[in-house]
Amino acid sequence: MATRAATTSLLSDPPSFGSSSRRTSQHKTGNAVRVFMVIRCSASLSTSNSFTDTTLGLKGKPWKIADTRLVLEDGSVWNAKSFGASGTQVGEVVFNTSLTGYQEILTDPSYAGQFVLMTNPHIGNTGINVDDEESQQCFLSGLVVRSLSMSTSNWRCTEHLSDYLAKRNIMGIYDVDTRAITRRLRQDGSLRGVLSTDASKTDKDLLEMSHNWSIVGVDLISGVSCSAPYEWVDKTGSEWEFNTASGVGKRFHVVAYDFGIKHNILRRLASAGCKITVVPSTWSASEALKMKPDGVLFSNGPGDPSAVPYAVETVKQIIGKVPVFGICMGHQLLGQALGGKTFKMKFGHHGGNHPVRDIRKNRVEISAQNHNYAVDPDSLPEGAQMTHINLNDKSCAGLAFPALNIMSLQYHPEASPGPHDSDSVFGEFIFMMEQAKQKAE
Ligand SMILES: NC(=O)CC[C@H](N)C(=O)O
Repeated sequence: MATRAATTSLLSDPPSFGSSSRRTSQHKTGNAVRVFMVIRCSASLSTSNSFTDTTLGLKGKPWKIADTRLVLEDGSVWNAKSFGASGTQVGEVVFNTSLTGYQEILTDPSYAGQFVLMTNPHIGNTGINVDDEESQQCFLSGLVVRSLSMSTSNWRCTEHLSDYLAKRNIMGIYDVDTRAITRRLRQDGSLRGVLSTDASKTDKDLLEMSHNWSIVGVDLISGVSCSAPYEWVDKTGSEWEFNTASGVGKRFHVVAYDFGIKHNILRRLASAGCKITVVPSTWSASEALKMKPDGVLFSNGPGDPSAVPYAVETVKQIIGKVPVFGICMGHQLLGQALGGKTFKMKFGHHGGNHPVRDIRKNRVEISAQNHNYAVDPDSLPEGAQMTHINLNDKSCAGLAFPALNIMSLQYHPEASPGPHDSDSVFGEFIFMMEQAKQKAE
């Protein structure tokens, strides 16, 4: 049975960051003036992009009342306020601990099928800009935030987050206790949920929708991959370049499988001197090898890695022929192609603060991560090595099979958003391609 949000467990949670006065004020007429002043004040502090849009429903009233429900599969109902698109959407709720970079997160295709809940309580203050897109589209199911900034203030900002999501038909909610939801996800694991602005649907309808939907065993890659091969040339812009991945002066041809590839992987490879051909997820191994690549990259991508056996088959046919590098989904597909198994984690890793140890160098990197599945290192055959370990839960964060020129990471060396500690791995891939080329000559 669906229950209202104010359950015993929620009441026993500590209060969210800075939320109590504002939350109380939604219910007390006496405090309404105070809310009005906070909103006005934040808009007037904006240097450039005062938020005057009406998509938040502020038109004609100084505040907005809850008009959306997030119903989780455990029966809890979270009242919230909508921004971006309206409607009804089902997905899996995951929490992301990144402090910055919501635009890169929104455009990371690996989030297809998921609601991203940002644990950082204040989102939207830098707006949206033209540079920080990680793909052409937003594929995620929706965005959940504690406090949505009414104004934007950033020199690159061209649009408010709310308008951006509305144009892309992505639902967002705010003024919901993201901390309490995160604690629930940490305790019970990832949960399916339904977000709805449709008042005609009962809580029970929405709960049923969540129960009838599944992300496990579904091929989400085919919905996000490109439809035809293309060349990628853009490098990291000179003002952002930090130059740790610079190449060895030679130009290597990399065929990059697009399972939902993030643009920054391509930018980092281009900055390291590679010529890059991006191919769709269904591109055959023989066609890829005909392109005479010096190396093949298997990209990140959404969903369950065991739901895409055709991609594992392609990986199997390529390994051992040219050096390969797998990132996140690519790493999981490589694990399976080598005969290993992947499994679903309790709530995964999503954020820019995950400590990982490079076992070979005995060096700790703070990494950007976004995954719900992992490779079971014990299932891997002889010859495979675990090269990186996640220091939070000791899960496998990287693999190598030196005899076959294979390297892979479970996390995101391209960051975007996140720290740059792992960027040198692109240089390692270049080095591997160079060694293989020298051997062949
Ligand atoms: N970023 C990714 O490639 C995600 C991989 C996979 N979809 C997972 O959730 O584990």
